[in-house]
Amino acid sequence: MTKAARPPLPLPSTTPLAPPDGFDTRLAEIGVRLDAPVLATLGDYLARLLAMNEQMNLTAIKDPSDAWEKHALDALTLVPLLGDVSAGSRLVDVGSGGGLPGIPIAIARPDLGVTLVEATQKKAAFLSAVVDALGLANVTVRAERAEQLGAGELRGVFDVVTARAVARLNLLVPLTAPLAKPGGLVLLVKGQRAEEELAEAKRVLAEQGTTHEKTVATPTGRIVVLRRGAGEARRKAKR
Ligand SMILES: C[S@@+](CC[C@H](N)C(=O)[O-])C[C@H]1O[C@@H](n2cnc3c(N)ncnc32)[C@H](O)[C@@H]1O
Repeated sequence: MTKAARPPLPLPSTTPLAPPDGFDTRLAEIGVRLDAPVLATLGDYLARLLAMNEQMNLTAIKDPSDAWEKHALDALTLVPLLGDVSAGSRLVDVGSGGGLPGIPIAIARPDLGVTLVEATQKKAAFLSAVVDALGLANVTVRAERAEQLGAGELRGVFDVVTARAVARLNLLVPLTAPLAKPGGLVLLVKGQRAEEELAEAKRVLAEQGTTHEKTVATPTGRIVVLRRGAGEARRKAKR
């Protein structure tokens, strides 16, 4: 069934989750400050994610306090890396699943245009429904495979590409890097094995015209920071 033919997905009714005690401190530790209405929208999103998770497989996390730490906080560890990304820039989250890390980023940075790419139609239908319910005017959902978008209309258009828990780096870089503009950032949320995966992906990084700028340790994992080089611009000009 195509996206257009799929009927709107009804969301279960929910009460927004309140942040656990000390969440402000956890945010301050990663250099993020969110006002109460923004935190309320984040709690609304988490409640809807956990409620829908009872009907479809969106996340292994079921406990609300874990959802704040392992989903909201983990996603928001990307926000300090977007300090130089100006209003109006475009960010794409590849393999967004239930909306992570893309939706918390879109809530924290409403000045960015955020595209969520998710290949599984049912999950993409949830994403469209939750984006509507939360009134996130800056978010677009694409129910397609990232490699198709990266080989077509969305090649090289994004200032920032994010992904979490989609694949090992040697498979993930070819899915994400083609979507980035020359000079664009590719931020990949990884765990303790980031360095091992980077070593394995060395050749792929070069083939994709990306350089590894740094790996940032966060309270919830590691973020591999890649930058798409100007070499891609030269390759594009030759085509
Ligand atoms: C393990 S889930 C992670 C979801 C989310 N990023 C998170 O951290 O909770 C991986 C998701 O990536 C999606 N996915 C895998 N390969 C993809 C591709 N080539 N294009 C778009 N989505 C893809 C899957 O459908 C799945 O929803």
